[in-house]
Amino acid sequence: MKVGIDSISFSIPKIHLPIETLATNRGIDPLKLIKGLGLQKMALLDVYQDVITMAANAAHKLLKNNPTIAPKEIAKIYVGTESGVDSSKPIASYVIGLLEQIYGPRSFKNCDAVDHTFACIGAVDAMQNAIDFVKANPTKKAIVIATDYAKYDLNSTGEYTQGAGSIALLITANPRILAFESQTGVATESVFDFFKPRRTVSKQAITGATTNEPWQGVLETEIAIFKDQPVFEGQYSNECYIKQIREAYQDFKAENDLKDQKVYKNWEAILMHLPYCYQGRRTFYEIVLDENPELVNRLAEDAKDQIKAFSKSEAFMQLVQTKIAPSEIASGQIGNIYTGSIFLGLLSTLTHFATTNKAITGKPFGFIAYGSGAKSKVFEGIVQPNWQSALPKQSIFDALNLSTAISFDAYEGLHKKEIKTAVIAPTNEFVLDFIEKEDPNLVGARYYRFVQ
Ligand SMILES: CC(C)(COP(=O)([O-])OP(=O)([O-])OC[C@H]1O[C@@H](n2cnc3c(N)ncnc32)[C@H](O)[C@@H]1OP(=O)([O-])[O-])[C@@H](O)C(=O)NCCC(=O)NCCSC(=O)C[C@@](C)(O)CC(=O)[O-]
Repeated sequence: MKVGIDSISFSIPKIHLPIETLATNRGIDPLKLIKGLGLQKMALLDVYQDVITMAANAAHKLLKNNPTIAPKEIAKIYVGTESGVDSSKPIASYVIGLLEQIYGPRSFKNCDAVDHTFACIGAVDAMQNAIDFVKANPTKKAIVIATDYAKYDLNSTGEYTQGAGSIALLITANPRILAFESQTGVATESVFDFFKPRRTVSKQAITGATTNEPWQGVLETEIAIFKDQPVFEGQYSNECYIKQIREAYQDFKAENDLKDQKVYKNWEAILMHLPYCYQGRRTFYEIVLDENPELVNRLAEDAKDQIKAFSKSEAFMQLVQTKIAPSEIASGQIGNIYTGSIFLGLLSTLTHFATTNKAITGKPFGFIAYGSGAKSKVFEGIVQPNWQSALPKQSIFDALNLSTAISFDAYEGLHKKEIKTAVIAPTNEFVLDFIEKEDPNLVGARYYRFVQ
């Protein structure tokens, strides 16, 4: 029996900062970001949006696009995220609460709900668990939601890769879009390339301490600020990414008895985790070279130069244009959305192929997922005959064309949480209403409502 993605939807912010505006204000050559990393825009959350509103909006759109499915048919809502707002209450439970505002009280009362966290790969884990569940219970359905806000420190090397968005997938038997049949290749290693330790920033200095008697100091008040931004090392994170994807790719071949085949050659499209638009094309040549060792002598003194030359070669660029570039179209206009990035690449590819009338039914798509910390998974999905009928009613490209550019000052104001009024008024969507606060810095329950 085939199990996989039956339907897909998305929720993305309505405002963005043009990458050129960021580059100019930061003194970076815009061509480095545009031509070097493929960046065009950074999608940004408005004041009433967060990872929960995006998740609920994506799930609501998924259900609206599938009006014959009743809430009670959804046995599981699994969320993949690394932007949790609480160490105990999962985003999945918030999503159920929000959906019940539309579909009626307790309409999801028998639905199992949980979050999956492993940096950017959490939604792939969520999807694979949902697939295993549906394989064992073919009459049941699951919704998987990837939702994240990729926020980095101002002036950091991550700043220009920021983005936000949510992707929702309906997982069923006999899916319309993709069926997953092969074994998954995995590579895992504990590293600190990118992580989000709980950090409290004390704004109040210790008082009463002197150089001679530092022990006399009293910490008057500690103001706890949990930062959304990660601790990371950019170039090291790239090394970890490359190491794990190469190992997971080899494991995929071993798990599926494909040791003698260059499997990427069969893949019609390659969907990689894209922390920024060109990460796929800036790393996949390593796998091509592993498969074709005659192209470069990795032990030679000038191995680095040989590898660089291959990465810019016409042969490799042709592969990029046919198999990787379709997944980059949406990424360049949104930025990193962490757990959703690989599925945004899938949506971008399918939308591009639908627009260009490409015959892809029955063809395999290769998935190369990565989550910092670190883990990579490589697996394959086969395109199903009715894939076009299951795409969102409003295409991702049309939604992106409607996005509004904001000024650099507005961007910094939103980043520092200094702006309190909506940049674009909400319509037909869930919004964050208010957060209970015991004092200005300690947050409590979060309240949401649907705005017509
Ligand atoms: C990704 C990095 C490290 C990039 O770091 P960087 O220092 O901004 O850029 P770079 O030096 O690596 O590359 C710049 C490129 O621009 C080119 N360039 C230069 N000037 C020009 C010009 N004038 N005209 C045209 N091209 C130009 C230059 O030649 C080069 O291209 P290449 O030749 O190497 O292909 C940085 O943005 C960063 O720190 N990002 C945050 C971390 C990150 O995204 N890491 C990626 C791997 S880890 C991951 O994917 C997991 C993650 C982050 O999503 C989190 C999770 O799992 O939860």
